[in-house]
Amino acid sequence: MKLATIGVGNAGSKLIDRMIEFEVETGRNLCRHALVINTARTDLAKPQNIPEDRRVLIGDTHHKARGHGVGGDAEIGAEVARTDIDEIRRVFDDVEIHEVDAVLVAAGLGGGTGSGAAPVVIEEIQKMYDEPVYGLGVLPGKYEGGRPALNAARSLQSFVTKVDNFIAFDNDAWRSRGQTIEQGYEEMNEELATRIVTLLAAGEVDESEVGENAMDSSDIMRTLEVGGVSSIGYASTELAPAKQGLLSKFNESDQPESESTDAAKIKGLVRRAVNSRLTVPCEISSADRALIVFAGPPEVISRKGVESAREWLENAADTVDVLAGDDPRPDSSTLAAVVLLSNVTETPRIDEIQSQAVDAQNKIREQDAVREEEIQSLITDDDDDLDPIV
Ligand SMILES: Nc1nc2c(ncn2[C@@H]2O[C@H](COP(=O)(O)OP(=O)(O)OP(=O)(O)O)[C@@H](O)[C@H]2O)c(=O)[nH]1
Repeated sequence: MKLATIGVGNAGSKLIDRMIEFEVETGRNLCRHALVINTARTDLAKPQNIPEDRRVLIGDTHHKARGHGVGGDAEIGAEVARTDIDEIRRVFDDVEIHEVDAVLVAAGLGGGTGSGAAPVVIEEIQKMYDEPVYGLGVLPGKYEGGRPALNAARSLQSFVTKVDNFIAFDNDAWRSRGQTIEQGYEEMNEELATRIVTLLAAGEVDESEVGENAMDSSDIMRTLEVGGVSSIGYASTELAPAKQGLLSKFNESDQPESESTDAAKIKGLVRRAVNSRLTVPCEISSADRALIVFAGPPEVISRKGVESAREWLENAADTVDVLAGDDPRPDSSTLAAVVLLSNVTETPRIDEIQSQAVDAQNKIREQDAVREEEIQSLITDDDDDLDPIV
């Protein structure tokens, strides 16, 4: 697939930057255009793979932003994006939209810029183009507290109703102990970039390498077109240095193994992808459609294995809509299986965020009411004898 990518806010921009890095490292060709949008000048300077003229600062004339971010306020995030929409449109105008299959908009949903500005940006792109728009959104960890949960729950509604599909990443599920927050984010961004790029870059191979089993971009788009929230699973295996063809490459031993062993390994890889940590934990059987991409040297991808892996996933996801195909990478030293579970409707973390958000909203309303009363009581004398000057 060929993408135009837009990172909104700090997390969104870092994710797009990391995707491009992974794409370059692995010789893929996915992000044809990249743009980052932020309300904080310092964060806008962070990406290393985004040209200067593709970085847009919004809200620098807004009295509550002024180039320093919106401090977690999603309403202001949305407001500054609306105010500066012409600037965003102008930069996006340079995108040769006929060169891409879709637009991907990434954001962290817990902050003010990503959660507030990204839905405004999505709306604008949809007015300008007919291409599908996909969302890539990071759900805040529970430990971050009520405000990020409230931003995320509200922004999720805007995202999911607007985009053609929303791929979720759950910071809670990917948090590891004994790391600083920044180290944790770096690792998470790498894991997410690996999954997204391995999945979406399939179908962009050199014409000469296209085999009949190659995944096509239209298969990926078909799987995503059902809308809703999606999750991605991933597993990979290192291949032994190429010796004499297929079996010796898969197994380190020189003993040739039977085709059924190779098939079992392919199926095992897919089971591992689905049963290990998904980008957002979910009930697999609640998926509407699913798709498997095998990225690696074509000669190690056993057809029998692909077929039995596909059948296994059809049962596990309880859907007849499971596609499987290859992303041939002849020189790769790994074989990866990436599984897209599209429109999963049972994701406990989203329920949790919603209830944390409702609690936070109630608390904020109560505090607002109490604060007003307390200020009044503080500035009013006991018998209310005094009047203000103006
Ligand atoms: N996975 C991941 N999550 C991140 C990263 N940085 C921030 N987050 C998450 O994204 C949320 C939003 O943070 P930012 O992206 O910094 O916020 P913003 O959208 O720029 O908005 P403001 O800072 O309020 O202007 C946080 O609450 C975290 O949950 C990152 O590098 N990786």
